Amino acid sequence: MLAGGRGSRMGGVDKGLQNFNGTPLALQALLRLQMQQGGLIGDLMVNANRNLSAYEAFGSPVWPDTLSDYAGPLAGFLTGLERCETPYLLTVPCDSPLFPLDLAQLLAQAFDDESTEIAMAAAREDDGQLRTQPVFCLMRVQLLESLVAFTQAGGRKIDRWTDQHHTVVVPFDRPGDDPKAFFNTNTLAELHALEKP
Ligand SMILES: Nc1nc2c(ncn2[C@@H]2O[C@H](COP(=O)(O)OP(=O)(O)OP(=O)(O)O)[C@@H](O)[C@H]2O)c(=O)[nH]1
Ligand SMILES: [Mg+2]
Repeated sequence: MLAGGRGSRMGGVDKGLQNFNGTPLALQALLRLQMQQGGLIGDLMVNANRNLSAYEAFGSPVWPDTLSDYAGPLAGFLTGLERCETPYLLTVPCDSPLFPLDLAQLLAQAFDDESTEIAMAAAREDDGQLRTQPVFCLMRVQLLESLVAFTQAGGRKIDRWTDQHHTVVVPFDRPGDDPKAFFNTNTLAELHALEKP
């Protein structure tokens, strides 16, 4: 669970520690991972760069970025792959508190094809366009070496890296899907607007 950002659009606060319906965003994301259908989630971990003891209180291991200076979400992928003890790593951001409860299950189906290396979610946005949601990825841990090389060469964009691998885009665009499932709260106004009335 990625909570390592600057939160600059939220005024520089530690976004994962901001409350959403009374629960810190990061804890909300961890609970949602535990609630995933199919029991597919093994170990949880938190990637954060500030207030580490506050994150530790949520009960999962906390790892700061190994890359310095807030290198972006891909630094979180790298940290996750370095620490991952299971064959697959699922990444979710801390700021999309309503992500689907069948996220892991649907992404995992993409690996029925043995050549799949990464499964990336896609969802329809407010403007009606189906767009990839690059921070929601399920990937093989063998990709660590590739990501080390990519980031050491200065690569920072998730799509640039995933394009180097067999990436399957998985649409969450079925009838009945919550249109707000992948909404990410970048400002306090967006966070409060997404809360229950
Ligand atoms: N590990 C790590 N995660 C990051 C970094 N930057 C962003 N993220 C995470 O990537 C996800 C999406 O990032 P943004 O929505 O841009 O979050 P942010 O960088 O905290 O916010 P802004 O500064 O307003 O862009 C969030 O889960 C962030 O915590 C980083 O430098 N390191
Ligand atoms: Mg965001």
